[in-house]
Amino acid sequence: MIELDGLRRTYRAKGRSVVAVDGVSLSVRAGEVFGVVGRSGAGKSTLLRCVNLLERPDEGSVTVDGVELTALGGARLRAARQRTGMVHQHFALLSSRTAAGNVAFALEVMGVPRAERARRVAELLDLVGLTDRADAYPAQLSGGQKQRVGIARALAGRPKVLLSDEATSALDPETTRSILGLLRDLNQRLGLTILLITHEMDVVKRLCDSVAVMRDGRVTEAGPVTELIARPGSELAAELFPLGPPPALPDTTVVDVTVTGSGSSFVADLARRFDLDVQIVNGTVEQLAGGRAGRLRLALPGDADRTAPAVAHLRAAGLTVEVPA
Ligand SMILES: Nc1ncnc2c1ncn2[C@@H]1O[C@H](COP(=O)(O)OP(=O)(O)OP(=O)(O)O)[C@@H](O)[C@H]1O
Repeated sequence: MIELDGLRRTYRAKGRSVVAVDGVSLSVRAGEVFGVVGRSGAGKSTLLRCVNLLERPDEGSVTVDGVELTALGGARLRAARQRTGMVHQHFALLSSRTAAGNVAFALEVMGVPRAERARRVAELLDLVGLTDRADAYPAQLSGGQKQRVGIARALAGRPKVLLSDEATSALDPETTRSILGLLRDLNQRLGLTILLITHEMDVVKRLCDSVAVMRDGRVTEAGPVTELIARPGSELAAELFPLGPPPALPDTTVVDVTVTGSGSSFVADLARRFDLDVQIVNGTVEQLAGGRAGRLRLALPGDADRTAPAVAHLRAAGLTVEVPA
């Protein structure tokens, strides 16, 4: 649905140049929720703005739903851009217009005839659960309600793709959950493809099917969440399921095991098969949007030589096992 190929965007300011996006290629499948994560300054916002060409990349191509946006200009680009909705961190609503007025404004800009506008506004507000607040002004709405208006407005052009720029980072945890629930619902009901940027791991856990991790303008790892965290050394695994520094335990081998997919009784199996008193030191396994996953830190009695057969057994069973440094 979204294909980014070799995107590069450099900013020049005061004689210095910063490569904000440095050769990024990504593929977002139709109907998935795809998250881009990374530290502040990694290039996430620049990348997102390149997807609807709010920012024109210096190099590379952007194709959305089979249309190469980077090959378009003028009216054709504006028309194509309407098919991609965008949700902003700080809502970006017109304070002088009501919730309904904000949504109507988007329709006006798109040239939707007046008679149809009222019907579409009602439909869109219903979609985001805000019918009863249609006549309220932004100052009279809570953060979550404002974001619902922002989402309704983003859906005005019946987009197949929604871009979300930190949509929940200005909201409290409970409101965040309700907005994430709404986005998941829209993704499923409308088949909407969502590309979002976030620094919140909770957003990845609750919403994302796939993720790309960015650092210094580049993508360091990308793929379906459960596949990605099962890769040895995955940065995403460490961010989603931090295990901290390993404990210094004498005559013990500490191993970190990544668990994905349906339940497995590998700890009990290990204890039985190798007659080991296995201890779970730390860890979590959770139901994520992309499937069940987690990491467990185990303490196995004995040095590396003694525990090698047990570790080999876990690896042979398809588990990712790492020995923390
Ligand atoms: N308009 C601009 N002019 C000059 N440099 C910019 C501009 N916008 C971004 N940058 C620089 O590009 C790099 C990437 O910024 P970007 O905002 O894309 O990162 P980010 O990952 O979204 O960060 P954050 O999470 O803090 O928003 C940073 O070094 C930033 O300072």
